Amino acid sequence: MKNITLDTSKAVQFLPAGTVESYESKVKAAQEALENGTCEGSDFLGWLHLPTEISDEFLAEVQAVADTLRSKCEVVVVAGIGGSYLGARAVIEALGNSFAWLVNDDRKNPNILFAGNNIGEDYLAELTDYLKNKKFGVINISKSGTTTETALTFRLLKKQCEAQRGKDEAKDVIVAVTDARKGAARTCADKEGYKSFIIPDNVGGRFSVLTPVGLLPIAVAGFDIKALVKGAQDMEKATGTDVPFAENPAAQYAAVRQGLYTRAGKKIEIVANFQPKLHFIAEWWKQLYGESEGKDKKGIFPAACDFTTDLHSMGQWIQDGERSIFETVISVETPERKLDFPADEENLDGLNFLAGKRVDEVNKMAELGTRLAHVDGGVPNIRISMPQLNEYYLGQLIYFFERACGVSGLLEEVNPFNQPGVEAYKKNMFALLNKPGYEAESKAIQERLAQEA
Ligand SMILES: O=P(O)(O)OC[C@H]1O[C@H](O)[C@H](O)[C@@H](O)[C@@H]1O
Repeated sequence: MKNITLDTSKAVQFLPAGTVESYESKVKAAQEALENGTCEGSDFLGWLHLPTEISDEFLAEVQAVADTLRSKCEVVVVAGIGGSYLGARAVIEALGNSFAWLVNDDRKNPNILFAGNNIGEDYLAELTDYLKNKKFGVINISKSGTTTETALTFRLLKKQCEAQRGKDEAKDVIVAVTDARKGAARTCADKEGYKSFIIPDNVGGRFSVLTPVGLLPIAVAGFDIKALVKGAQDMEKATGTDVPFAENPAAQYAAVRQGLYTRAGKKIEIVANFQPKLHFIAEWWKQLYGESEGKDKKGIFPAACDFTTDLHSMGQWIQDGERSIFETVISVETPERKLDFPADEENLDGLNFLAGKRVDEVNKMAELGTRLAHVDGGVPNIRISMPQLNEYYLGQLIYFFERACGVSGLLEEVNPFNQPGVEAYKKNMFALLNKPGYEAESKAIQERLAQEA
């Protein structure tokens, strides 16, 4: 079995000689701190050996619940936000048919929809319209069990599901994934008798895709969670503390990006793909790195582009704008499908030079051409190559990014496992909405608004 590979040669050339090597001892210390639980945020290291701790029995339990939802639902709505949403969506969109909602009329797999990740009234109204007369189920995912976006959506969906299917049948198609004890989602699941899965205390939301948070929706969508976990297990071994620095892809990625940040002034990392199906992998990655590293007034800003699409909108900036960026390109070696470009006698479009080539050959030349151009333009380039877009390699990719994130955050000397900054908007929103318990904040914010008016 091949592995995903990392090529940092076109990034290292932008660094003073010896920069990457100079991180070796710090990376070793970071890896050991993760391993021994001696770093900051050590209460949240459950992800570190999660892949190898997942048993076949546990996967069978997740699969059984997924099979129930698959047999009883034509649509399953996954309600969740942030870490309770992005991992599942990333894998499902990477593996699914790009037109799933249009072509899925064989009912082999339920359509998976995502909600609870925004407060758009039109979005929710349109969703509830679409679900009318549909046999739908809900996976309600929230670690805290109190996140407003998800809770608000779940209340709407629960009521609709009960109204359409009756309370008894609704019980069989509503599943909760939440904390073992705390939060409204737990209280509701226990009271209503829903099947539920626990998000371990020591696994933070953005590191939770390999818990039922990600595994259950992915299995419901019809994808192979065993292969996903196997990929993660193999990458857990390939990035372990015992793997030498030069051979450890997570250690290398962490060192190179920290080198670019501190030694070359590259403040923004753009994760780019050449496959639109990878769009949500980058969204998941943005949360992983953004929440882990963006604190204490430090951190690489995680951005994302879909190529070649965004080469026609962001390409100018990347090629020629402020030289504060580097790129990490996720490349898929072989597509799952084959589409040859046809010859045309009249050649009115002038494209006969492409006749007989696979579409992917064109894409690969676009990728190579972009790499050369961007490197020439002063953009360091890291390349992650996946042999194929399947469960196994996505499992590898997920764990690779998680491990590198833990190491990179410790190199940056922050606590990579908290996210205190996220509370600020919530506090203001609750104060503005007069949430019980926020009386003092409500008063203060009203006074402030009056003064600013
Ligand atoms: O799973 P939940 O508790 O609903 O949290 C969902 C998300 O929202 C929070 O505000 C955090 O910043 C994220 O780290 C988290 O993944």
